[in-house]
Amino acid sequence: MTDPNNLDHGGLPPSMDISLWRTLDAAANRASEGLRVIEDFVRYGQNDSFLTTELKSLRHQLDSTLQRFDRSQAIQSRDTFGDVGTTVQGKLEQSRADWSDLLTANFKRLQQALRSLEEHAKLIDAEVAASFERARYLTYSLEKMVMTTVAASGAFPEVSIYVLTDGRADGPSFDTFVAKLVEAEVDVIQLRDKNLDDRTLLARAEALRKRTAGTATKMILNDRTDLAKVSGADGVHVGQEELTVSQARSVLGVGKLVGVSTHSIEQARQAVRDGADYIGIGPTFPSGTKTFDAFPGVKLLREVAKEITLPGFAIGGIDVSNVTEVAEAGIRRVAVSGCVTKADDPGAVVRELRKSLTLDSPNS
Ligand SMILES: Cc1ncc(COP(=O)(O)OP(=O)(O)O)c(N)n1
Ligand SMILES: Cc1nc(C(=O)O)sc1CCOP(=O)(O)O
Ligand SMILES: [Mg+2]
Repeated sequence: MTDPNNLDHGGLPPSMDISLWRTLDAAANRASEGLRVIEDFVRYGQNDSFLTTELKSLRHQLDSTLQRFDRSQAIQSRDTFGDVGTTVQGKLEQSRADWSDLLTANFKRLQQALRSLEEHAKLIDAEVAASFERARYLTYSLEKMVMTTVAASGAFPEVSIYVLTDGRADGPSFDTFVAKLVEAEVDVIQLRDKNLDDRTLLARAEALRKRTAGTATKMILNDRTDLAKVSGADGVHVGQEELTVSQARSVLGVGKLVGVSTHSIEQARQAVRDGADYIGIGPTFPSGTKTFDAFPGVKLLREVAKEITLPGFAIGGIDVSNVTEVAEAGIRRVAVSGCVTKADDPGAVVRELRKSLTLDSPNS
């Protein structure tokens, strides 16, 4: 399609030329406008530089495909006043119930426009049509990333305390301990026990479900998507070598949370692409709960804080003595184990952590 005046239109009558250009022009405008609305929301509304970059790269791909049309030909064919569609407008187009409605409407606009570009381009150039098709598929992934990120940001408070606990010495002491955490309004409790047999672990999970049901505290199971499903947990946490986000989600069903451990900025970006609901970021400091060879530390926290708005929980050796360093790196959600599970007064530690994360930090 290098010479727009000499196109093979598949034997279209000449009168079709102008209508084809009008269609392509209108669809190209619709696609670009829909994409801009989404990009503006993510950029200015969410301050999410990673998603902004992903959307920008789709815009560039779209622009380079559109450049293969002669825009002057398209503009010449434009007849806004003669467009019968400009006066046919549904009432619903003038109002949006919320951000989700706004984003959905603009993703749909973008996808429909790309489909129209693709189908009409097939009359002219199969390669260009295929490029529009690729762009449309990209929008499906972007829609998932954007919608999940924005919804997840609302699912976890801006300052959040997430506690990982094992099954404790026995059922009653586990129950007493988690009751204290719920009373202290911990945001998330993760059951993480690598030693209990399945039935005992399930019994602890069921006890945790009872304690957290009807409260603001979410219940997550570590590693065990199967037991998360059976116990009715709010979600599961998976590591880099475990089930993928989509595999865990296909077991748990929709409406459940899937969190992923990340140890580098690329893993954090991938978790967003995969549609995770939150990420663990660490290890931040040496931990008494788990041993590590390498520590991405506060440097990784800073990197994530700078570009990703999907909720991220700093993890690894965090306690009241160093939590301010986490806040200073721009992260106000922490996942802790030892400093709470070994404390005489777990509620007091939770309150201290929350206080430090709530105070204004100089670099955030
Ligand atoms: C919130 C949170 N972040 C990270 C982890 C670690 O998960 P993983 O890397 O799979 O290691 P194990 O916990 O399974 O040893 C976590 N559990 N929770
Ligand atoms: C289980 C786990 N995963 C980590 C990671 O970085 O992925 S750090 C960690 C241990 C968290 O316990 P504590 O607060 O006692 O150090
Ligand atoms: Mg794991």
